[in-house]
Amino acid sequence: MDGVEMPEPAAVRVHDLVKTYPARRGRRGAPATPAVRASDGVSLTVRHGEVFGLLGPNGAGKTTLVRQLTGLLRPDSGRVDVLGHDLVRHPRRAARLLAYLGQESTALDELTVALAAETTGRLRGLDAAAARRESGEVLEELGLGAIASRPLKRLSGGQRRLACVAAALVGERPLLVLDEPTAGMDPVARRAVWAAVDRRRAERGATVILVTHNVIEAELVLDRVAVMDRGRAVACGTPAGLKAMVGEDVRLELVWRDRPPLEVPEVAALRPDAAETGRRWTLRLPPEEARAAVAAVTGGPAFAALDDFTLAMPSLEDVYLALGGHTEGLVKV
Ligand SMILES: Nc1ncnc2c1ncn2[C@@H]1O[C@H](COP(=O)(O)OP(=O)(O)OP(=O)(O)O)[C@@H](O)[C@H]1O
Repeated sequence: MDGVEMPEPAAVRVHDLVKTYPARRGRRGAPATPAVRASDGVSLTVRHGEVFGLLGPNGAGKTTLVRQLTGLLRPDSGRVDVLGHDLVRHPRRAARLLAYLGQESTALDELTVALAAETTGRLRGLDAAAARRESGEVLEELGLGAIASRPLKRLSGGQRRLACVAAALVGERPLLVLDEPTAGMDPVARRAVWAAVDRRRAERGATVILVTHNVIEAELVLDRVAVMDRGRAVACGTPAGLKAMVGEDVRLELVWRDRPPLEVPEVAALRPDAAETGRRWTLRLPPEEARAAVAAVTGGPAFAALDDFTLAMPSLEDVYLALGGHTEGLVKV
């Protein structure tokens, strides 16, 4: 975002990255697809030893960005520096510098959990004994010991994802790039992943770039976050700093039993400010106004029509909305 030299050393610098997927002609009656500028001049800096998040809805360009960061996709223009290496010019250096967990990893499907982890370790240059030892440790750390001898293709989606996280962590790299690492996982597995990520940062000084849809998780694990929208980083900062940007407004959600009682003047007066999704109204209001609105809908004749209401402090989702984004694709709970 800044383009300005930062005083502390940066682990990753991306400058003015542009990537357009070309248009394709439709074949055999299939519709043509237009060109997509998936990275539209992205610039950002990730510091050493921080957990840095990329947040944004489907299609915002997060995966396209991390694939360029990891040397897998060549940008049309712009710069990518990882730990002092120019990865646009030398994409093959990425394998030594970083561990990348993509959205889908079917390459390891035929292997058992233990062998997938060991093989990754071997590919990263560990000798057989070290690969076995590290793999055993990581499987233990992530609670995968009991299913170590099962092939990935016979596991549930969440278990397979966890096994892929384990493989990514063997044969340690200074930068971890994880694209939706906890997708499909239960809460126990998610917690194990976040603890493992945090341990690598705290004990080994690793830098972590994390793609996520999950706003709540993002607030808990990230030091800083870039909000992506339509191929650009539209804001970047700490979760608290970004929330401060949206000011003091609080979010009021009203869920009506059936239809909103518009015959009640206080309810009718709220409608112009409400974003409506089915029976739910979402309003962003200064604290005083929100309090008055709650009093009006819970105290008077509107109450009978009300199913539920919540009053919440600003979240990263509010930041995202305030920046003009859309809500689709953002996980709220
Ligand atoms: N191989 C491709 N060819 C053409 N267009 C693509 C390709 N991959 C992605 N796109 C388009 O580029 C844009 C950015 O996609 P990208 O996968 O980077 O988004 P994302 O933020 O990672 O989304 P998600 O959260 O759904 O994973 C989208 O409009 C998408 O349709």
